[in-house]
Amino acid sequence: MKQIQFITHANARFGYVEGALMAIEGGCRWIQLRMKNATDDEVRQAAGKIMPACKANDAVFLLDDRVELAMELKTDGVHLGKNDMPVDEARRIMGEQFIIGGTANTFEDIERLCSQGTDYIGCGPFKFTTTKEKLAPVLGTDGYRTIMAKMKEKGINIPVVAIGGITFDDIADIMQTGIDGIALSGAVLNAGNPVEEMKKIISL
Ligand SMILES: Cc1ncc(COP(=O)(O)OP(=O)(O)O)c(N)n1
Ligand SMILES: Cc1ncsc1CCOP(=O)(O)O
Ligand SMILES: [Mg+2]
Repeated sequence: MKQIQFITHANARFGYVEGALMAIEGGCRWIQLRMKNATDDEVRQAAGKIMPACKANDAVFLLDDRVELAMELKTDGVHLGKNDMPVDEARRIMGEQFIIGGTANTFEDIERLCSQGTDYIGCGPFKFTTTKEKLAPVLGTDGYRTIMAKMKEKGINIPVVAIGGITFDDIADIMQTGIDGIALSGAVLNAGNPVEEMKKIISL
């Protein structure tokens, strides 16, 4: 089954909490709270509004970057990139009960993250996006096809979600590469009706 992870972002129309609540209303059951320049207190406040909605709807709730805060808030897990706490260190601190996702831009990243005990990989960027600064080179569908083939060759079996500039129209082609799921933000938040857009994406 296709997994859709919604990544929070604030734009001129919607705040982080509103976006997450709309994603849940649209049927998304995997939410990542990503508030890059926020204080821990601002994250606590947003999480305090999003987590009950996740619980009420059986949605998984992850926090971006902040391991200690994720433990304090009792989120379901964290997502960690190359500039964050290494996944093996986070695993030692958090234990097995937390979900730990890791960012990969290459097959070599995936090999490393697997050996460190990550639960899933966010792999990208698929294409250019303004949601994140300092992007790695874009992968496109060819990049994912190559990475998935190498994983098969090396017997690496871990869920991989594509991320970065993904819109509704890209999803079918990306799923054809063998990718397990999609993480997105702007496609939903910039849609005329974000709830309906998420419903459309979920029902693909
Ligand atoms: C699902 C998913 N994949 C990748 C990322 C990017 O994480 P990172 O490289 O740490 O960059 P920031 O999101 O922290 O700017 C992600 N957050 N989620
Ligand atoms: C967090 C992150 N990591 C790589 S691209 C990206 C942003 C995803 O958001 P969007 O779907 O709006 O490009
Ligand atoms: Mg990060």
